[in-house]
Amino acid sequence: MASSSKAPSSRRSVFDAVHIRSEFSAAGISAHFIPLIWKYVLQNPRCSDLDGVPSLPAAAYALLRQKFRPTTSTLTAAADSKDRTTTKLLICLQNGESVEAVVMRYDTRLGKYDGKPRPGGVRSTLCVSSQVGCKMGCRFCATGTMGFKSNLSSGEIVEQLVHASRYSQIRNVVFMGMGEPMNNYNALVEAIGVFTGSPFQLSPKRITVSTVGIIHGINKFNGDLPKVNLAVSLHAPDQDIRCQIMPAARAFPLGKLMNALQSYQNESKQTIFIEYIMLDGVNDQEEHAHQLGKLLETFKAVVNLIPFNPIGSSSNFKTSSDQNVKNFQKVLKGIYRIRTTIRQQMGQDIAGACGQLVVSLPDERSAGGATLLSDIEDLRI
Ligand SMILES: C[S@@+](CC[C@H](N)C(=O)[O-])C[C@H]1O[C@@H](n2cnc3c(N)ncnc32)[C@H](O)[C@@H]1O
Ligand code: SF4
Repeated sequence: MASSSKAPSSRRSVFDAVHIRSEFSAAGISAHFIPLIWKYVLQNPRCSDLDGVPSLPAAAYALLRQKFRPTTSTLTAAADSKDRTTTKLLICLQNGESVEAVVMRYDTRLGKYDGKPRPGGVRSTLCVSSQVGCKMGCRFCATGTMGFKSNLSSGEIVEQLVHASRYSQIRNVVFMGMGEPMNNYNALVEAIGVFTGSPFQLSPKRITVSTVGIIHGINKFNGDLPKVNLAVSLHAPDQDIRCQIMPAARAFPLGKLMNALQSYQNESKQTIFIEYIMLDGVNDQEEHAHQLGKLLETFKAVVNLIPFNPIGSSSNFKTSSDQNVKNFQKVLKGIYRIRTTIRQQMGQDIAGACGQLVVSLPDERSAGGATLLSDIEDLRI
């Protein structure tokens, strides 16, 4: 879905935490009122003003009216996968660009969610975007084909959770949508600060930031975001293959990346999540599994093998056969004793799976196709 640029309004999102705190401070209003405002918007995500927030000082209402909006982005459309495990949200930003966020529902007892309503609701994971497009240009990624358009503000990142909360109770947040979060570092840190405070109260252990391997970001990560999970899109066990499929590997060479990860782990003691996309004939042979096993020998790591999700005619990649994926996993687990999981494919039919996000929704209005928002108000789970 194409988007046109338009001039942003001067009023900012109330979820731009640094901005609202500094405005409140300058006006002599206590910052402890801010979470009350956020709670109100979370409970009234379609409110158009903040006059209904209870029990604020009069000066706060005046300031909010003048300088802030409840949300600066708008949820414009959503698409449910046929199995109803996945909902892709299309969100229009204040500058006229659009991003996508994806809600994935799991049943903690059954594993993959079976699509049926549950008393008390189903806990979900929200995959958020941090940028419109991405400048890292990974060859297998649909977002990479768009190029970089703009950074999201911290408020726009948080607003994805506000919009998604209309459809599901969000328990986990992963920064695996559009964009490279470490290339929008300040907004990332600020947004996670909001997620982990009142009223969202997400545990940092339930937040995962996925990076292509931006070394200066990894070096700061533990200091700024302790306990938040770090996932690294490694995708190849040597520098040559990495450069072929990920141009960013030239700027962030594998040796230096592994050193940065080692320092991060020594300091944080956190497990590192290694993402490895399985590309037929490119990085999926037994020898690659051995190379990867050796590379990770000194780490406490979990490897997540990711079946390649097709991104249209712009790529010649094919996903590895099930047999190759299983063999790869067998080597890592059996010989190198590395915990290795295979990522469940969710939302492929709505192009809502990893790497398929390019701001588009399927055309059909049938089950599994795009649905205008007015049609899906009853789909809340
Ligand atoms: C879209 S990226 C966003 C986060 C960050 N920029 C990164 O690369 O880790 C999230 C994950 O999706 C993976 N991915 C990208 N394109 C994919 C595709 N076509 N199929 C499966 N996974 C893909 C990325 O490699 C990464 O592990
Ligand atoms: S995989 Fe991540 S870093 Fe690479 S182009 Fe896609 S969003 Fe950007």
